[in-house]
Order: sequence, then structure tokens, then C-alpha cells
Amino acid sequence: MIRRVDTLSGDLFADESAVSIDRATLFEHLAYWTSQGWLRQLDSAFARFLADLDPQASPTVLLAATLLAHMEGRGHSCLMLDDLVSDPATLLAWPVAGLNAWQTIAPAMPAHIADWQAELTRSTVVTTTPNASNAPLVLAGSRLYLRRYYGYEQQVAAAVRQRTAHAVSEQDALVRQWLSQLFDSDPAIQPDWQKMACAIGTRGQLAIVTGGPGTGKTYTVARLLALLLATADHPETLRVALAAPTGKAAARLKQSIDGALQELQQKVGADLPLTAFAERVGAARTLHSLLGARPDTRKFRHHAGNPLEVDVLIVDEASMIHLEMMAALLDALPAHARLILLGDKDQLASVEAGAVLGDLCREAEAGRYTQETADFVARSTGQTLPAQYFGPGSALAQQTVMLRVSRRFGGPIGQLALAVNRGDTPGARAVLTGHDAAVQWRNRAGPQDVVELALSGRAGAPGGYASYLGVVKQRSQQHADHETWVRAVLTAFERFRVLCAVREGDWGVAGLNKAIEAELARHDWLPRHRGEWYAGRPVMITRNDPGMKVYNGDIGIALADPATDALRVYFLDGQEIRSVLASRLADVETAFAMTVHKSQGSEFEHTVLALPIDAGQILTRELVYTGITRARQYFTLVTANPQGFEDALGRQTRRASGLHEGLAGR
Ligand SMILES: Nc1ncnc2c1ncn2[C@@H]1O[C@H](COP(=O)(O)OP(=O)(O)OP(=O)(O)O)[C@@H](O)[C@H]1O
Repeated sequence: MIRRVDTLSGDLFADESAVSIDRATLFEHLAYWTSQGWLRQLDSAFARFLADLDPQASPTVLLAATLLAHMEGRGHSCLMLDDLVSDPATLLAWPVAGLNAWQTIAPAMPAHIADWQAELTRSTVVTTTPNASNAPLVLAGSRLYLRRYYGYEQQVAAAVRQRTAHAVSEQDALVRQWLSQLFDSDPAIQPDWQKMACAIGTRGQLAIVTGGPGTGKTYTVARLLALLLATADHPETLRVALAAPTGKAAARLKQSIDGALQELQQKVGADLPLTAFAERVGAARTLHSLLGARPDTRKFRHHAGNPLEVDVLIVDEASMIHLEMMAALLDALPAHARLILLGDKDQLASVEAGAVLGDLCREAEAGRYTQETADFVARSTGQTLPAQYFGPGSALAQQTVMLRVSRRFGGPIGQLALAVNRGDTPGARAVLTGHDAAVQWRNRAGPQDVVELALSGRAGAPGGYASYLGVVKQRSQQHADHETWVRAVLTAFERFRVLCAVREGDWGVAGLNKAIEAELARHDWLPRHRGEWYAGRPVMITRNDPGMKVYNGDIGIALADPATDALRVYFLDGQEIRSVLASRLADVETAFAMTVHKSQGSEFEHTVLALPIDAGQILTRELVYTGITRARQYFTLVTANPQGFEDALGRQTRRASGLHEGLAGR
């Protein structure tokens, strides 16, 4: 038996610090770490599986495998062995007791990276030549991968390299002429990154447009579409598809692009048939639906052998795309097609492994444009790139443009987001404690404050779920028909949202949903019901179900079917409303409160962000930034104490991956 480490003392095991450890003892430690919640069951089960595969695998190999599975569960694509050797506390980010427990076996593990590598390569479950072996783990330098993730990363890196390798343009003069028609020139904005993004989008098979909220990503891409139509060899057959990771984001993309193309139609007149083009583009789809997700398999209908039938694919909210999905997307795209990725590189990455947009945009802030790109920009837009954005950037950097001026986010919410993104604590504090009704900070507050806000908003900032449930109560009689009412309900729900950092506890999604439901029921806003379902219950899908066409993160609302009175859950799918019988949905949770992660791709008039006392490593700058930028007009921060918030600003997420090196061909 191993001794239980449940105090904070530093050297509990000093007397028994072993210099070697056997497999049985390692598994005892792993079982204890799992019982304490520092590891998942899955992590140690994976090590057991490998131990069966290779009876000679040393405890070092099995420990590395456990930690690799653990890191993958936390969104990392690989285990960085050098970080494990040099700074295990930061890498593991376990509570003090966990780190003490780690110290008990650390002396039995190699002290140098070369020794880890040597031991790993001796095992048959690890390979350094993945093309020649089926071993489940891949060691690439100091990065240890699960074979699957190594494959995805290689696939993404190779596809990006290929798509950006020969970014040439032969129509610079025509591009320049059209750009001056499509944009109103604003001499105050120099350089005009939007124009530059459009020009870059006409060359190469990949372009990335990144920028914070309201910097005009959709405004720009609508103009890029017009430009691609204007410069296409066969405009009448140009096939364009629009997509986003969630149905909500897809609907927003389509709506913005349609609106912008209609506006542009008036500007360019009969020279370019933009309205007809917008109709031909069709609805925006979720990535799952675009790629053709199928029940019971991770494989999509579209892949290299059955590619998508598109010439241009625009994908919004690209920060939410995880590594596996990006690999599938690039695999399904025909070589000639242009992929345009839009997203905010500073937002939280997906829950799943990989921070693909962040990795792809490593050079975006600095620009790092070559003379060749600067010449191209001069020819196609008439602009001179300022010297500070020059540099020896990668081929991908030449195809990436960061929009830097926010058009609708200049007020206190924008200032707060900017300060948080910079890690500027005094700046963030100043905005939070200012007296503008747009931003309020309820400091030293508790979950009950969140519940009160959820009922009826706050002075100066409307919202709260009572007004949403008011629309639910009107039922169809006050609306022209059932569908109009359903749309009104779905719209009303989008006005206000409570966002949480964590899932468990009083400050978590589960606890707050329960408390909010209880408060709404106490004020007679909820209908009497048995079981968990009732008319007006907002739910989030928690597992993909391609058979039902519902995907993880979709939000729907349970309402009575006018014909049968049975509860159906209504979803907005692009512009369309779709419904599924509530009783057919197995994996759902109430969505009055949701995690910041799941809120990506959505914006609400009034957003309440609830931060618990100490959520440790989960509370990061990206999380707070993402939460704030979900607010359109009003933002309320609720914290148990100021320290948690300030600690979060000092903590940046760094996800382990080799994608950046892969892009450079290393
Ligand atoms: N160059 C411009 N001239 C005038 N208005 C602009 C310009 N660029 C953007 N806008 C306006 O600013 C607002 C925000 O633009 P847009 O919605 O395209 O930003 P976004 O980056 O896509 O935002 P989000 O983060 O919400 O996706 C829109 O109303 C848009 O019409």
C-alpha cells in the first residue's frame, strides 16, 4: 500500500523516496492519483492497456503514457517531455497535494530528457518511425503523441504547407480596381487590413483572417466573395460553401454575408450579380453537416476520396475547430479550392485536443510579411505596408491577416476585453469599477447574486430569464402562427445568458442551472411539471447524434407541439427551424447557465460571467476574454473575490502541440 498524501507537507515521503519503482507500485500510485481526481480513470486504464501490450514496458514508459492520455484530456495534442522534466508543476497544474504525490515518484524517473527518450524508444509501444510501425505511441523529438493525434497534426501541417506554397496572383490590377469599388476608402485607417485581407484571399488555396470582435471579419469576407466572383474565370459556375462549427455561428455568418452582399449590390450596380450569387451560395452549414457526419463512426462522408464539391469554402469561428476536425476538413477539400478561415485567435480553443487557429496564427500579430508580399499588397491594394510588419515569416504568415480596428466594440466592453487580452490588470479594474451601465462588477458576491441576475437582469441592463419566459407564456395566440412564436422564443432566449467557468459546484453549470430553475419556479415562471422536461426548458446537446441531426453544443428549447401537445425541442438550423421530440433526446442538459467554452460563436445582449473563488488553472485570460466578448451591450462580472479574477489575467493557456514546427517542415 502507498501512503495517502492528503496534507500539504512538502516531504512526506522523504524517508522512502525510492530510486527505482516497479510496475505494481506505479499502478498503486496511479490508482491513488485517480481516486483523488488528479487523473481520469481513462488515463491509468490506458497505461494498463499498454502494459498488457508490452510486458517489458518500464514504469517510465507507463507513466509517460498515463500523462499523455491525461494531457490529451486537457486539450493538448501531445506530452512535452522537456516541460515534464524542467517544470512538472506547471505542466501538471495539479493541486499542492497532487504535486507532493508526484514528488514521491519523481526521483525514480529519468532526470534528463535524453534518458526519457532512450527508455521510451526501447519499448515496443513507442515508435519514432510511425510510417513503418503500428505502435500506439509516437515519439517525435521531445514530444510524445497518441498515434491518432500525431497523424492529424501531420495531416494539417502538410495540407497547410501545400495550400500556401505557391500563393501567386495574376490579376493584381483587376483586384485593385474592384477593391476600390467594394470599399469606401477611409484615409484615417492605414493600412487598411481589410483590403489587404481581400487581396491575400485571391491568391493561394488558404487565407486566414483573424481579429477581435467587431473588427469586420464578416464585412471583409463578403467583399472577398464579391472579389472572387468578379475575378473568376467562370463566375456563373463558382461554387461557394459557408460553414461554422455550430449551427448558431453558421446562421449568423449567412445572415451577415447576405446582408453585406445586398448592400454591395447597390454599390456596384449591374456590373456584378451579387444578389443572385448570394442565393446560389445557399445556407451556411455546421462543419459536421458539411462533411457528412454519420452515426456510429468518426469517419465523414466527404474525404480525399470523395471531396466536397466546392471552389471556395468560408469557415467562421475557426478558433472552435479542434485538430481532428481541421484534419478532416482539409482532407475533404479538393486541391484547387480556396479555404478562408475566419476567427479570433485569442479566444479559448475547443474543449477537444488542439488549438489549431492559435497555432496557425502565431505570427499574425507581428505580421512578418516578406518583401514579395509587400509588393503584392502594393500592386493589388495601392497600400504601403509599414516597416514594423516586415519579417521573415512562413508561407502561412504571408496568407494571414489580422484585423486590428474594432468597429463596434469601442465602448467599455471593448476596453475591458482589450485590457484582459493584454493581461493589464489595473486597466481591467478601472473599466470594471467605472460607472458606465454597460459594465458592472459584483465583487465578493455569491452564486445567489448570479441567480438574482438570472431572474430579471440588473438596473440599467435588461435581460434575465423572466422576460424570456414571458414570451414562452404568450404561446401562439399572440403570434401569427406557431412558427412565428417559436422564432420569437428562440430570439428572446438569445438576449441573455449566464456563463460559468466550471461545471461542478455552486458556481458551476449544474449548480447554477438548478438554482436558477428553482428561483424561476418560486416566482411562477416555470409551468408545473414532473420530471426534468417543461415548456420553456432551454437545453444544450451534450453528445453528437447524427441520426437526429443534433450536435454537441446545439441549443434548443422545449415547447409544446400545437397538434399533439407533446414537448418537442426546437432548434434554429441556419434560417430554418427544426424540432425533435424531447423524449428522443438522451444527452442534454439545461442551458440557463452554460460554460464559456460552449458559448463560443454566440453573442448575447447581456452576458453575466460567474467566476468561482478558486478554479485554479481553468481560470485563464482566454476564458475571461471569451466570456466578455460574448456580450453585445451589457456585461456583468460576478466574482467571489478579486484575486481569482486577477490571477486569471496572469494565466495564459498554452496548449502543447507540434503544429507550428510541422508548418515549418521540422
Ligand atoms: N470598413 C468598414 N466600414 C464600415 N463599417 C464596417 C467596416 N468594417 C466593419 N464594419 C461594420 O462593423 C460591424 C462589425 O463588423 P463584422 O460583423 O464584420 O465584424 P466581425 O469581426 O465579423 O465580428 P464578430 O466578432 O461578431 O464576428 C458591422 O456592423 C460592420 O458592418
